[in-house]
Amino acid sequence: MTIRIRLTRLPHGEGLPLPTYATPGAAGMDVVAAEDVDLQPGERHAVATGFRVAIPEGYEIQVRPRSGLAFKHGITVPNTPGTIDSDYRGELKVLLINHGRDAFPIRRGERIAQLVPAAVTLAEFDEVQELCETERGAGGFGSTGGHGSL
Ligand SMILES: O=c1ccn([C@H]2C[C@H](O)[C@@H](COP(=O)(O)OP(=O)(O)OP(=O)(O)O)O2)c(=O)[nH]1
Ligand SMILES: [Mg+2]
Repeated sequence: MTIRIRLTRLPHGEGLPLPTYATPGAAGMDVVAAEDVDLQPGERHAVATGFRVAIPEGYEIQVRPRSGLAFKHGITVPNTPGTIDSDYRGELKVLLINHGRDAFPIRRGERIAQLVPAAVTLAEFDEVQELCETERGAGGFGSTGGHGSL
C-alpha cells in the first residue's frame, strides 16, 4: 500500500534528494542530512532534513535508525522510533546520538535514518473496577526466565 505525503522544501534543503527506498522491497525510505555535524561521543543532535511534511490524517511517520550506522559506528536514534504526527508542520528532524568511541562526521546529503509511514490506531480508555485474570498476571520484566534456551 502506498500513501501520498505532501512535502515542502526549506531553503537549506534545496538540491537534496527526497527520502526514497533504496531497493524495491525496502520498508524504510532513506532520509539524508541537510547539514554537516561532527557528533562527539555521547553527544545528541537534532539533524535537519530540510523539509516539512503534511502526513494524511490517520497516519504517522516513524523515524528509525539505520542498522549499518548503529553497528559500525554506534550512531542511532535515541527516541526510536521517532514519531512524526500528522498535524506537525515544522521541519522533520532526525535525532541522533553517538554511542561510539569516536567522533562521527555527518555530512550534508548522507543517509542518516529511515522513514516508515504507518497507520495510526486510536484508542480511548474505559476505566473499570476489575480486569480479567491471566496466567501471567502481574509478572513481567524477566518473570518467565533469563536469556537461556527455551
Ligand atoms: O524524531 C523526531 C521526533 C519528533 N519530531 C517532531 C514531529 C513530531 O510531531 C513532533 C513532536 O514529537 P513528539 O510527540 O515525539 O515529542 P514531544 O516531546 O511529545 O513534543 P510535543 O509536546 O511537541 O508533542 O516533533 C521530529 O521532527 N523528529
Ligand atoms: Mg508529543
